[in-house]
Amino acid sequence: MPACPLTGGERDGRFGVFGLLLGRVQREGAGRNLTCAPQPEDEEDEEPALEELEQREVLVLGLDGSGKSTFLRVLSGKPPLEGHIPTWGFNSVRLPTKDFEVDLLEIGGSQNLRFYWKEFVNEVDVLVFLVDSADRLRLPWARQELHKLLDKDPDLPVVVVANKQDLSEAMSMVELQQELGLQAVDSQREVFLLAASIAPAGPGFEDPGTVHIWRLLLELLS
Ligand SMILES: Nc1nc2c(ncn2[C@@H]2O[C@H](COP(=O)(O)OP(=O)(O)OP(=O)(O)O)[C@@H](O)[C@H]2O)c(=O)[nH]1
Ligand SMILES: [Mg+2]
Repeated sequence: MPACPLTGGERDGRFGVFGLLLGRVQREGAGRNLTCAPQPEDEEDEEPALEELEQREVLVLGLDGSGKSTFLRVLSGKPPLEGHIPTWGFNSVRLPTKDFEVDLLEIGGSQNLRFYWKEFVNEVDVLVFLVDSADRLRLPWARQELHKLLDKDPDLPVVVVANKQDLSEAMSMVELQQELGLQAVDSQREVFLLAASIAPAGPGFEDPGTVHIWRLLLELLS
């Protein structure tokens, strides 16, 4: 039996180091990297290698409870979990498209993990930043963290997701745009604000907001 080349969080050096740092890794989802395929030398008749698809990296950040893990779950066709189970490290899924594979990496949003966010922001193609639209009290924290990331990489396209729009106390998009300070962002920069209700719609692409986010990501990554 060959040794599995990939353990959680060690898909490449970068994430592997991060996995070691945090000590605990959560991997969710789909994708062939979760399986331990036989190594070529084990095969008697070696088959020609399939053409590898290019990878695109998407970093998924936001305060704890904003819906990052739920987002990754629904995109990979899984139902949202009941209640909030914090991500104590990171969590990723790989989603194939016809032109490339999209790696979405969530880093947990609790306070002690936010320190690590900036270490990854220069390494990815797009940042998705989720906000709990009903969490009025913590919106200033979300704003502060978002702007730290914007400052860290002035060219990175950013998709801000105003999640939990299904809740009656959810702030409007106009209010969120203002409170998150998005109007003040450099006009040359690609920053999008999209509404979503990721969990109530369930797995797959049932929520029009989730469909919209995914389409935009594909466009930005192409
Ligand atoms: N009402 C509502 N609840 C949602 C929505 N999206 C996610 N939730 C709920 O919010 C809670 C937290 O979601 P998670 O996806 O675990 O949050 P997270 O951002 O991964 O949190 P950390 O891993 O702690 O950083 C869960 O109970 C979800 O079911 C939504 O659109 N509407
Ligand atoms: Mg999580």
